[in-house]
Amino acid sequence: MNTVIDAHNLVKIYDEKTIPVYALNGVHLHIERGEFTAIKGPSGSGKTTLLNMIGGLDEPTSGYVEINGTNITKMKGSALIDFRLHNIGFVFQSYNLIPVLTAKENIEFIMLLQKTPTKERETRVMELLKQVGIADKANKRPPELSGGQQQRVAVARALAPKPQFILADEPTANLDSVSAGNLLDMMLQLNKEENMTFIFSTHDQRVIERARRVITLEDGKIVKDTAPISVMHAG
Ligand SMILES: Nc1ncnc2c1ncn2[C@@H]1O[C@H](COP(=O)(O)OP(=O)(O)OP(=O)(O)O)[C@@H](O)[C@H]1O
Repeated sequence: MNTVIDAHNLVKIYDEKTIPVYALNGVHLHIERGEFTAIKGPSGSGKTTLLNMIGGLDEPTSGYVEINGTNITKMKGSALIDFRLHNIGFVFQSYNLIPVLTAKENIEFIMLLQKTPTKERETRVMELLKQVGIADKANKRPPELSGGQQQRVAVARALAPKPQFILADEPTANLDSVSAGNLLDMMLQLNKEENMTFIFSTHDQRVIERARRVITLEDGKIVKDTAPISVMHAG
């Protein structure tokens, strides 16, 4: 067993002083290395809030999150930013690429922040461009790329610092079905070949069908959690 994420009794209340909204209401979550897990649930069920807590983008009202044994919930300022930079890869619905930079430069960006030596950076960027299947688009800027290609750049950027896991908030929401299917195949391949851990929030049935574990949220609670295939087959 190799635990990557351990979230303990997460509660998130918005607007606590006026009309409180319980976005998360006692969530326990345990993610092992190599999982390919989808978090689904109706709109407003707390999916984005949960990803934000796991990713250290927001603080829970109570409860805590451990990443690889490190409690990130009380981390502040530059320590938290630095931890995120090295340990967590983010992929968003709207790609969030820097439009004036090329695909290669977008992928390099975090490594520049991390002060990765030039030669190592160059090698890693080319390897990543190949892994996500867009080596021929290295010098194109986001407006010159399709949605699927932009999301591949976003996945490569997220993978660049060799994070502990990738968090993807509705990664296929803006893609047509062919591009979404291809993107998922690519991520599944990374999961199998590199044992990269992926956690998605999604409404997309195509993502849910390919996931090996599906967690269902309703009103800020986990109401269903299918076991990973490896666990179901064990014994
Ligand atoms: N910043 C905020 N301030 C106040 N309430 C919020 C805030 N963010 C989320 N909420 C509320 O918390 C609840 C959970 O929202 P969340 O965005 O996590 O749901 P979701 O499952 O991701 O929804 P969707 O599928 O529509 O993206 C909702 O009732 C939402 O209105």
